[in-house]
Amino acid sequence: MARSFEETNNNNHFAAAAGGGVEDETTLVMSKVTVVGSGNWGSVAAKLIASNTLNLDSFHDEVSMWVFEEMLPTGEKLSDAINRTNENVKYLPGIKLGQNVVANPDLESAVRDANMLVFVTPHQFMEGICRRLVGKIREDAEAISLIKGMEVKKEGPCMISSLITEHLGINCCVLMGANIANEIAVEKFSEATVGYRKNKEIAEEWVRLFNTPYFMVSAVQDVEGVELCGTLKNIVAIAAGLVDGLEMGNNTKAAIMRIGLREMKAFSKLLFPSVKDSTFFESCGVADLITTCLGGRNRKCAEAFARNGGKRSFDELEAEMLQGQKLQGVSTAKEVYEVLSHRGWLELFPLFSTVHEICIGRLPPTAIVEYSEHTPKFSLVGGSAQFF
Ligand SMILES: NC(=O)C1=CN([C@@H]2O[C@H](COP(=O)(O)OP(=O)(O)OC[C@H]3O[C@@H](n4cnc5c(N)ncnc54)[C@H](O)[C@@H]3O)[C@@H](O)[C@H]2O)C=CC1
Ligand SMILES: O=C(CO)COP(=O)(O)O
Repeated sequence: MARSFEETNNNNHFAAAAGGGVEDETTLVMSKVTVVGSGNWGSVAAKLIASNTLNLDSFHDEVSMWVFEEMLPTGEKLSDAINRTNENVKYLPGIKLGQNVVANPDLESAVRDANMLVFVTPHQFMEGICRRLVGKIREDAEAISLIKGMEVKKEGPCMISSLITEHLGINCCVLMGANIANEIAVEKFSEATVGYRKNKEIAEEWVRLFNTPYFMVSAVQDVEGVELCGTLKNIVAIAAGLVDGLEMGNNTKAAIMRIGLREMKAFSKLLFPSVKDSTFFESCGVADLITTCLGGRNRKCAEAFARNGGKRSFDELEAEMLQGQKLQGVSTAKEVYEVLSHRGWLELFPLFSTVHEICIGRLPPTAIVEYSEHTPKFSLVGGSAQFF
């Protein structure tokens, strides 16, 4: 039976600090975790974490999960349905989250007591969420972002971990990897990568929180590299889906993945020269690229887009095929395109730029395989750009 936050809080350092209680050698510094987000991956992340907080003494058992409230067709609120059934009936039906996961539709109260904040929403909502959280979180809070995506501001690109740090003034690690949520939900083995900036101990704490026998997590000191891998592979997954929809076969798809990986690496290093080559060989790099191009939502919708000859928009296909879940690749392609055109790099990244132009209808889906034949960009794809 899960201990409640109030019960466990009585013998930890927070209680001692607040009430002047006596701390002895056996008093544990216990961390309280809140998951901000409750979509497909958010719900699986809460399940993973909740299985560990029950077993690890340094964490409170209870895990809060902030839910963007919505009304179900039955007339019940999503958060009530999650707490009644212990399942996210909309975004992860059929999977028990663990009795110690508590859904909370009130963002402020969900984060109030937490010193470990796990952010996992579609990236387009994060700026608004950060604004709402200013002044509402604990000063000693640490964050981790599981969000694959970026923002582009007037000043240039901004990774989601930086957005969190800038708005909330807290350190933010990232966790990315070959992590199709539905597979992890049924406890099939996978790996993930934590990226951290300076503090290895914090990274190890995040590894402890997420690691399970079926979810093997390792840490690397390369927050930008890890986050850019997770973000950029979604553009390549759109390209892979287009190739599937055009029935081009496996060799073409492999070529698209190879070219995509080169562009991921080149773009990451141009933005952040500190990005390490070795990061691309972690789960967050080549492994995530492969799994998303084989089985992800971006791939699936892009396949349908190409089969329809580009006549049905990605928005329409997303709404119809994903039922509330969100695609990240189409908006990431747009955001990356803005960076490329602003910096005069469009010609250096033919795959990234072609994906965006197909998504907005400027080019037909077939351009994903034609561009290399009909434009001089091919030589760059082939490897003439010196930084590739
Ligand atoms: N699903 C997956 O297999 C994986 C997803 N990710 C990443 O995790 C992040 C979150 O994705 P998922 O958990 O899969 O979400 P999702 O795409 O399944 O669900 C969409 C979520 O957005 C919420 N939402 C809708 N409107 C909102 C608003 N205005 N404000 C705030 N929230 C709103 C919905 O309530 C729902 O929780 C994304 O960056 C994704 O790329 C990473 C690894 C695997
Ligand atoms: O990031 C993912 C797997 O690691 C999921 O990718 P999709 O959003 O394309 O499903």
